Amino acid sequence: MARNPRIVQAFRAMKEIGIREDKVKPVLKRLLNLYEKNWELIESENYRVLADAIFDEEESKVSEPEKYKKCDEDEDTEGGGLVHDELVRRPLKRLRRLGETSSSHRTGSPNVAGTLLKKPKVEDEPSPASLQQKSLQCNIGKRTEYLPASPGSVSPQPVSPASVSPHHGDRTALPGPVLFQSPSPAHASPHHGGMNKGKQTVEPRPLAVLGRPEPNSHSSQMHFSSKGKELMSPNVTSNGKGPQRVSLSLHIKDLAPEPCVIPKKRVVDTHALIIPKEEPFTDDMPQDEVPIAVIHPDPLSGKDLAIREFSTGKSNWQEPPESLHADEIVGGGASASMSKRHTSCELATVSNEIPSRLEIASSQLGEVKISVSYNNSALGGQKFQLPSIDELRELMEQRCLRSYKLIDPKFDIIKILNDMCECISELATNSSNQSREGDVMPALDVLKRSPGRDALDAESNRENGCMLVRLLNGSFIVQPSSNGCVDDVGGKELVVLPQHELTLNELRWLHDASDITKGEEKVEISWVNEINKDFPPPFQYISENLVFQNAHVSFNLYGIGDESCPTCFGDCLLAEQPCGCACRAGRKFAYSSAGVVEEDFLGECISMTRDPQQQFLLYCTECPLERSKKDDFPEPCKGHLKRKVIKECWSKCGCHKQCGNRVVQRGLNYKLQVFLTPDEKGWGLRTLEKLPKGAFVCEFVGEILTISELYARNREKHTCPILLDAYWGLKGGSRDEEALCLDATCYGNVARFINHRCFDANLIEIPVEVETPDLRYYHLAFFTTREVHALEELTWDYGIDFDDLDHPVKAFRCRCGSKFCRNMKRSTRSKSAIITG
Ligand SMILES: C[S@@+](CC[C@H](N)C(=O)[O-])C[C@H]1O[C@@H](n2cnc3c(N)ncnc32)[C@H](O)[C@@H]1O
Repeated sequence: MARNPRIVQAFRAMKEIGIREDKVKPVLKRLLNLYEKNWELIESENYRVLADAIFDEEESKVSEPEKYKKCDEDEDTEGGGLVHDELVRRPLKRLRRLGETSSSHRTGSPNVAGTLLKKPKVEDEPSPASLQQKSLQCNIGKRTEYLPASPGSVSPQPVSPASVSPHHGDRTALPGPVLFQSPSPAHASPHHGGMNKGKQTVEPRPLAVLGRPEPNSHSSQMHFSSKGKELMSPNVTSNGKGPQRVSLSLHIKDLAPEPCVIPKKRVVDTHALIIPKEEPFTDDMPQDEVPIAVIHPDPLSGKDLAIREFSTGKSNWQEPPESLHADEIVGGGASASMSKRHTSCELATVSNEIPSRLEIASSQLGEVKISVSYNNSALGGQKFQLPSIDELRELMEQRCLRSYKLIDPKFDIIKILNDMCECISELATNSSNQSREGDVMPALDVLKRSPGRDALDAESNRENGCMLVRLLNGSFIVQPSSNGCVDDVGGKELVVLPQHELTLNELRWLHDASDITKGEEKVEISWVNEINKDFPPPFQYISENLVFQNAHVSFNLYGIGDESCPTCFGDCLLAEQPCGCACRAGRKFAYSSAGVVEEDFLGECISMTRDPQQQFLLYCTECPLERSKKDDFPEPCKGHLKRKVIKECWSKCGCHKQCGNRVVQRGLNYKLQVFLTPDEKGWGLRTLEKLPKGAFVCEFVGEILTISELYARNREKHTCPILLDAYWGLKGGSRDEEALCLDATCYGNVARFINHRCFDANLIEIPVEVETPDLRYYHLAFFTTREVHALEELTWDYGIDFDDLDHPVKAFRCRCGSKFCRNMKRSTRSKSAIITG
């Protein structure tokens, strides 16, 4: 199997600093585990975390005295071989320690863990020697250069004396991968060159400090390698005898040598310390260590230059300087008060021209903007300079990466904020008619706490459905509405659901929350979940049956016959003589003028279905159902219930569309709602209004397919099939292509949510012929068997024989709650093996 390129890259990076693959592997594995495969954390700062972790591992294997002994030996090593095992293996660790030593030495505050940088007092102006100590390193491709810290440079980190090598005395090294572009060699100062045939003395500092370069002034602060291509290390001994030690970044970054330009942006990137979930370097790295790049004010320029601090936990654009600890800034002086420290350090100097407001994001038309401003009075006299938008973006994204583990490469904090402006704009515009200022803010409040499903859950605890408003940015506002209808939404809480938090199915359901029919029906049907966070199962809503493949359904004009149809006129129900359609159904209309099924007709249907005495079963000589099961020994036909059929007028008739003999074809009329049942039956259908007895509720709609096609499908999916078997036994049996059924599993209408109830269900299914009187295909419509109250669940008797485990409906334990439940009593009632209509 091809190796993960990120692993390969990590190995390569470590190899470049002399760490063998076998050393890298276990540590990398551990880190990946620790960071939950968050590669960004490991890769940042040129694999600094990885390198440090390896050094830690190595170090833990070596006792302290041995370690120091080893270091001593290293110091004496002649030749400065680049690949010196222990030294090269531990650059960062060592660098940090050395920096700490120096810090301790300088500040006398060894226990202070802070690492932010401060500008030293003027009287602390370093001697040339100490300047050397604070020299900065510039890495240019394979060239290393050193910048002495400017007067505004850093005090290194303190460290416990125990961790300090006695031999490192006042020598410290650069820790992290500080990258500079090189100044031109012409600017290099011979004073600080330290070029001892490639072995240079580099003094310690804990973290990156960038001297703000002046075109001519910085040359005296730079150290160069004499050989442009030579790899230089901060830890090269001053006598030229010590080995070179390699800064991690040195090898990995490959910057083109260009005139000295300090890429501020780059520095921010490079130096932001990645604090992992569990800090693995606690032995020598304080938790609040915030090694960062600082651009120092140029003491010579006389300009007011603000310090820019970038830390993992703090940045002065976000928090007032009071939140910064002096020790973080200077690496010492822990006892001094913050303001005093700041004053004494003269770090943050802000010119009057520096803006106190930073615009961050804006809506497209600029009518809504997000900006940050600082409160000067709250700064206690401190001044600071707001960062650039790029700096802000980078730091925020790093922070998000650490805190929220957002690793989407397209993640863009500014885009999010821009989107927020768009949302405000949209909301404000939408609500302008109502001129209610408060309308926007609740939504924003919700935005803050908008984990989509929780928000939805909160909403779903309301009794009814919700209204969705799609925002420009692709998010949704879920607004609850009463009775599942899109009305009376004023004053209710808005919930913003970020689109990306939802699965496609959830997303689709959210679109459909107020109307799962997607406009396919005359009425809207909402769905609601008052129990948990589940969404309804995925399916495609269709309002009319569709032929799947082999089900031959012939919609012909022949059947009704010319002689009878002309009798249909206006509203057939009002005619003195029953029309030809009614004649086909027993010379009586099935519907009353009230639009419900006639009492007698309904009574007959109910008793034919429920009363075993009244049941009339037709048996096939060769049952297509049994045939489709493809058993070696097919069972004999179990019988098909003979049913009463309604014949509606239709397009070929001369009557009006509103004819009383056209009910089912006119579609849904009542307010229904899909809901999650509380009694573990899954989703169900209920009515939101009272229904009269005999009322048409809905048709069972699905794919029309042959029974053999149904069996050819994955049986596990058969939760919603229904046989159109009313005429199967008439001619001794149906051919395969004539034995039809409906499957609403993938394509269906609201009826797919109607649950089963044994015997006394409030719905009954009645075959309805509309366009095809060919006895193979008909509509199956549900009518109420009695008056049904608002919010009552709608049920029908699937006619399942729970003892027949061979039926195509996925077996379920009946929880209908009926006192006549067949599943409880293990009834031997003989009905069709699957749901029949
Ligand atoms: C046509 S679907 C009805 C809608 C289904 N409840 C859902 O969530 O999609 C049939 C399935 O609902 C469940 N079901 C229907 N009536 C039930 C009952 N009385 N007891 C338990 N489960 C039932 C069974 O899982 C059955 O396979």
